[in-house]
Amino acid sequence: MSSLLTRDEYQNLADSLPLPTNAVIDGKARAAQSAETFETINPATGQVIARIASCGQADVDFAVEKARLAFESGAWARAHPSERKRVLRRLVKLMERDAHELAVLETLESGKPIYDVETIDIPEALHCLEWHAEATDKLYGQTSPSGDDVVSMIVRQPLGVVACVLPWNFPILMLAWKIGPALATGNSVVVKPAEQTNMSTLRIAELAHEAGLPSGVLQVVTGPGEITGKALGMHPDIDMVAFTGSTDVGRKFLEYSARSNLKRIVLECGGKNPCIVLDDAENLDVVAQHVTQAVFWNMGENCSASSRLIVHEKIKDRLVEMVLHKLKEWPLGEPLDPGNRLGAIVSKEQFDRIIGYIKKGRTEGARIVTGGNAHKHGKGYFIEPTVFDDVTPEMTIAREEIFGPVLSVIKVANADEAVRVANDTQYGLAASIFTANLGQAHRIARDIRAGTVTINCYGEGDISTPFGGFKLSGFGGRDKSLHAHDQYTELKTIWADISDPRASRAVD
Ligand SMILES: NC(=O)C1=CN([C@@H]2O[C@H](COP(=O)(O)OP(=O)(O)OC[C@H]3O[C@@H](n4cnc5c(N)ncnc54)[C@H](O)[C@@H]3O)[C@@H](O)[C@H]2O)C=CC1
Ligand code: BAL
Repeated sequence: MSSLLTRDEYQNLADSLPLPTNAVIDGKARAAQSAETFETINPATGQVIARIASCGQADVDFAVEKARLAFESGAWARAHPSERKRVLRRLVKLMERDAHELAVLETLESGKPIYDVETIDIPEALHCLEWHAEATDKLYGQTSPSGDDVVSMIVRQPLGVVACVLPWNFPILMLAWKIGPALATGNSVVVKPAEQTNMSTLRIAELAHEAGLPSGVLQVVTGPGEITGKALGMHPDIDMVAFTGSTDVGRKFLEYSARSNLKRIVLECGGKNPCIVLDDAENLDVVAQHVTQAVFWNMGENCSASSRLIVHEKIKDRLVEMVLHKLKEWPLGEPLDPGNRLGAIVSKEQFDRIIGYIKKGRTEGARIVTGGNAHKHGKGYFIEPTVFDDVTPEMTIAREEIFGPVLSVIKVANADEAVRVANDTQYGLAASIFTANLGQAHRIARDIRAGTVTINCYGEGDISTPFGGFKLSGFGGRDKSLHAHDQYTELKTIWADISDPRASRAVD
C-alpha cells in the first residue's frame, strides 16, 4: 500500500486530474455514437463532476463485435497462461503506480472515504488481480477413470465474451473480483460500471491497454442500466453476464437471458445479514468493534453489512452502549479527508431511500439510540450512523435491505431463537456469530442459510474463499477463489478411443 496523502494533496489531485469520461472500446477512449452524455455527481457536494458517454445499442454492438473478434483471434484466449499472467501482473503494477489517482477518482464519484479506498479497496483489488494472474499458469486439468482404452480429458475453456455489470459501492474492488478470473481464464470482457461510478473503471481499462492487454479484450461501456445494461443482457453474442447489484435487477438479467440466447447469468445480490451475539461471547469490547465495522463500514453500503444485530437479552444494553462508544472513532465528513471513516451516501436517490427507512423504523415503533438524521455537511448527501433498539423481526427495517448506516438491534432469549430470527429473511449472503462455545458456533454456522458465516469476527474471508449467497442473495456461482474460475469457463470432455484395433481383429 502506498502511504496516504494529506487532504489538501488529495484535493489538488482532484482539481488537476484529467477525468476519464469516454467509453473504452477496441483499445480507444470513445464518445457514444449518439454523442449523448449523462452527468456524474460528487455526492459529497451535490455538484456535477463531469459528463460521461451514454452508450446505446450501437456502442454495445460495436464493443461486443470487437470483443468477439479479439476472442476469436486467440491473441488473449490462446496466449500461453504465463503470458496472461505477465500482462495481468503488469496491470497490477500500473494500478499501484497510479493508486492515489485511482483513489481520488473513486472517492469523487462514490463518496467513499479515501482512507478506505487507499487502505482496503485498492490493496484488496490488487491482491485479487495478482492472485488470479498467479493462478493462471498453475491450474491442471482432469482425466476421468474411464479405463485403459480411453484417453479422456476434462478441460476448461473460456466462455467467450463476458459482460460484467457492476455496482457503485465498491467500484474498483468489484471490477477486480470480476475481471480477475474472467481475464485470467482467457475471456474477452465488456464492463458496464454503475452510472454513479464510472471514472476509476475507465481509467483501469486504459491502464490495462498500457499493460499490454490486446485491444478488444477489456472494454468499458458506460450508461444507464435500463439502456446500456439491458443491451448487454439481451445481446445474442454475449456468453455470460456477471452481475452485482440489487435482486430486482438480478431477476431482470435472468429474464434477458431467457429472452435472448440463454447466456450464463451469475448474480451477487443483496443481503439482510445477521450478527448473532450470545451471552457467553468473550471480550465484548472486541465484539463491539466488529459489530460497528460490520454495519457502518462503507456507510453500510455493503451487501454483506450486518444490519441486524441479534443479541442475547442479558448483554444487549451493555453491547449497544459499547457500539455507541466505538462510533466515536468513526469521524464523518469530507471523503477526501483521510481522517474520516464515514463519507457521503452515493446519490440523492440512495440518501432519500435510507432516510425513508429511518422514518419507517420510527413509525413502526423502533427506538433510535443514536443518529436518525441527515448529517449537515455542505450540500452533500450525508447520514448520521443510526442505531435502532427495540426492533422486532417483523418490522420493515429488520426485513428489507437498507444499504445505509442503519443498525437494527433485536433481542433474543437463547441460541435457538437467534438462529430462527437470523434465518427469517429472504436473503442469505453473510452472517456472523459471537460465542465462546465453539461447538455451538459451528452448529449455528451449519444451520444458518448464508454463503459466508464468520465466527468471533466479521468479514468476507479472503481472496481464496468463495463469496456469494443463498436464496435471493445470489444465483449461479461465486466471486473470489478458484471457484470463480469455474463460472467463467465451460467444461469440455475430449474422449479418444485408443483401443488396439488388432485386439478386436483377434476376437473376430
Ligand atoms: N452489492 C450489492 O449487493 C448491491 C446491492 N444494491 C442494492 O440495490 C439497491 C438499489 O441500488 P441500485 O444502484 O439501484 O442497484 P441496481 O441493481 O439498480 O444497479 C446495479 C447495476 O445494474 C445496472 N442496472 C440497473 N437497472 C438495470 C436494468 N434494468 N437492466 C440492466 N442493468 C441494470 C446498473 O446500471 C448498475 O450497473 C440498493 O439500495 C441496494 O439495496 C445496490 C448495489 C450493490
Ligand atoms: N462487500 C463486497 C460485495 C458488495 O458489497 O457488493
